[in-house]
Amino acid sequence: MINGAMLIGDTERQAASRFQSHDPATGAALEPGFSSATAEDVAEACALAAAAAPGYAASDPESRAVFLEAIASAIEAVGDDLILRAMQESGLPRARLEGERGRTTGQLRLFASVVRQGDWLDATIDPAMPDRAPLPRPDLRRMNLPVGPVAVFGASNFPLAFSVAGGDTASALAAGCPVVVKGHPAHPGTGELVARAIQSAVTQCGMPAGTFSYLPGETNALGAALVGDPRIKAVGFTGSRGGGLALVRIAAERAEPIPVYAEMSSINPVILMPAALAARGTALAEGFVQSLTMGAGQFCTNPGLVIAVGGEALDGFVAAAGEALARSAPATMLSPGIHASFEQGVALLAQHDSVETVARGLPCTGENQAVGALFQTSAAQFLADAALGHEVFGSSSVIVRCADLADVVRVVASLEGQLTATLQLDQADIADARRLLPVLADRVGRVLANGWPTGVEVAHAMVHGGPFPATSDGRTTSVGTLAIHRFLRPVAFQNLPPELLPNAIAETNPWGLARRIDGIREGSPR
Ligand SMILES: NC(=O)C1=CN([C@@H]2O[C@H](COP(=O)(O)OP(=O)(O)OC[C@H]3O[C@@H](n4cnc5c(N)ncnc54)[C@H](OP(=O)(O)O)[C@@H]3O)[C@@H](O)[C@H]2O)C=CC1
Ligand SMILES: O=C(O)CCC(=O)C(=O)O
Repeated sequence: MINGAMLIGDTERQAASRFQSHDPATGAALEPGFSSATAEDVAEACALAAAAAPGYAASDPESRAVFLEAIASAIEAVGDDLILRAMQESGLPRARLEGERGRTTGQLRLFASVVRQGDWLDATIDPAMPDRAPLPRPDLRRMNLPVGPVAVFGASNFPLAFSVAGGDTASALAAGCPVVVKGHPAHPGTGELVARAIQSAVTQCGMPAGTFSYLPGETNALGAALVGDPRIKAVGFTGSRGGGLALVRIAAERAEPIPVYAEMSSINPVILMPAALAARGTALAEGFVQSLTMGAGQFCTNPGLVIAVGGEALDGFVAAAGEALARSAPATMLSPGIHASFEQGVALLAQHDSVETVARGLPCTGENQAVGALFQTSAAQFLADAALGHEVFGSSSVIVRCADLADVVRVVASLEGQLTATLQLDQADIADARRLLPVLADRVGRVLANGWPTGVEVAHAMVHGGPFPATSDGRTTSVGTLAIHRFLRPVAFQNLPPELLPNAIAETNPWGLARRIDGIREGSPR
């Protein structure tokens, strides 16, 4: 059921002020109207979250894992209504949204397994050395504790996997932090269905009521009030650079500054190495255009920059990519605002004196549609104007023609921080790639070979992060199990009586954790 309510703890409430979502394919307003949460609602949700924090933090790993699994099952139980509403509100096709739902529930279940396994606690014990000379060593025991209530901003481009029950929420709940979500205003109905699923899991699992709240709204003031609330201790965000930086500023100016984990903008360079380009330029062009146009290009991992040494092989790639793009169908974008900013970015490139338009996709047939755009320029021109390296969110990409490999290195080294860099390479390219690799790794969170950057695997070894402006904190990730560490902090306990020690670091090890004792991981060879 969708009725436009805010879900605050275990209650639901309607606000007087309302807003509506729209079908981006037709522009039609969708029923019902949604509550616009106010600063008072933020304060109430945050007070409940703060009240819930100690009890939720104290939940044992098994109960917390069962809770995460219950959320996944409750989302599945919403059934096709969830997919239909998300299709209406986002313009994304059924298959994509079904895949995204699987990613969302799989992510929750993966975090449940992480919580049970217990490595995230990083339980570490340095036993006392009472006889050590000249000074005895105290008994020291360290473990990770949740940071407290976390604010999560739903993303426009992933109504499920990066929204109400997305990676930020899953990792914060796994860490033991209550979550207050500010839903994305483009898909409030989808958000409400998922929020109701989480709320029902909270009740079913007997977690404290304030463990989760959902605040719909469409004003910057709502997000600002949430990040500014003194009870919020960290923030997860995926969206624009402007939005992310605004939240970083608000968080830094609080009486108690807090971390904001914002994933913002990236153009994801693809480097076509000479042997690969010569051997399989046409196949590369087709794979590239598929990745570029998937989901109307609305991925932060979209390949927005191609870098290669100029010559016949690159000419062949450009021609093949141009032909493939010219056959690509227009696709509905998520919202009129996102469409307008795509159009503006493409127009800037198309009108730029140093940029040539290689191809455009098939013309629009409806509202808010992206028509793919492919451009090329030289390395010298790219290096001369930083604007050519700005993200155009959607299916737009720039090919940079270099004089030689040294030029390729210069272009890569000039880039801002990125989520990904892709190397298309064959065996004969290995020596050159070895020189390029440290330059790439310095700029990005993930280097991949012979694939395409879109479609991030949710896994233990994944890094979906990178230096600024890809994110506001390049030391971590928003996808994969490492994301849980954003919402934890280490605490050391020195010489505590055994009766006071938390289970994770108690002498009896009741949770059976593999702990690090005197520097050696239990169970590992000495
Ligand atoms: N690289 C990436 O991963 C992505 C980039 N984008 C980029 O973002 C553009 C706009 O898309 P959108 O997804 O709406 O992203 P925004 O960054 O505009 O908005 C995301 C969320 O942040 C909130 N927000 C934005 N600015 C502020 C602010 N100054 N103070 C408080 N809250 C704020 C919004 O609230 P409200 O709208 O209610 O004010 C919304 O809930 C796209 O055109 C694209 O360029 C979008 C998605 C992903
Ligand atoms: O490519 C993906 O699967 C994830 C992309 C992403 O994180 C984003 O677009 O915000």
